Amino acid sequence: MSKPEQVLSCSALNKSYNQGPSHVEVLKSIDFQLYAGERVAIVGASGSGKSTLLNLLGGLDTPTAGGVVLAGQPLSDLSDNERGRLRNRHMGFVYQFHHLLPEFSAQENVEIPMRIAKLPNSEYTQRAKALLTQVGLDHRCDHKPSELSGGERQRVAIARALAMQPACVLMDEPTGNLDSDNAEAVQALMLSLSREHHIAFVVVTHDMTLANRMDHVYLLEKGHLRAHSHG
Ligand SMILES: Nc1ncnc2c1ncn2[C@@H]1O[C@H](COP(=O)(O)OP(=O)(O)OP(=O)(O)O)[C@@H](O)[C@H]1O
Repeated sequence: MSKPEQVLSCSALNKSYNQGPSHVEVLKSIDFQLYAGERVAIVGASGSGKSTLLNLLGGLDTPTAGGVVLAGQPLSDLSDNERGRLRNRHMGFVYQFHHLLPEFSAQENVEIPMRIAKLPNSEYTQRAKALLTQVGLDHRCDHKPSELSGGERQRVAIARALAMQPACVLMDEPTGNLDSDNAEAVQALMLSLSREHHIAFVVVTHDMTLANRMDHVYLLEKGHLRAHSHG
């Protein structure tokens, strides 16, 4: 059997902050590999560095030492523009609060990454519609975020994250702002889309129900990342 393709990795990743006389080492020499289609949860106490790690993996922040490789490219070798393009092509993001653009419709929000990538008009229009249909919102394409429910907004955010058919999607508490019924629906949707599109997920969460639905759970504690058993 051929080796699964590695989509995202980091090695000897360190992130430290100097605050006055104190030096805080949030992440200490973290090694991590994510393979195509693999779903991973990162859990840990508040302040353990989960969002810091996710931001480094997503190229939104720079490490103090060590490096991140996305789709075979070390992020540190790239200019800001090149890094932005690589991220738009290979990575989707979903946050606790959807971060949809308020003045645009659901359809337009899903189209944004594809417009940035300069896909042809006919292709991005059609693909955005198909994704909104997949997340059960074909009847809400023209609604602005303020005209959608919390669960619906999060489903639009997921559709937008999948628009470029990325190799991986990074999620920070994707269901943290939803009631339990909506959280359940969004989690089920995330898993079925990941299977269907063979997309890898890294999910940062406090929710062990969500974490346990992933293939692997890692615990971030005292700056170290280690495998954590399900359950
Ligand atoms: N810019 C900064 N300067 C100094 N310290 C920072 C900075 N950003 C984050 N930290 C510290 O890094 C640590 C990790 O923060 P981070 O937000 O990654 O934690 P987290 O595990 O995601 O927490 P939570 O679950 O509460 O969201 C915290 O102790 C925080 O105070």
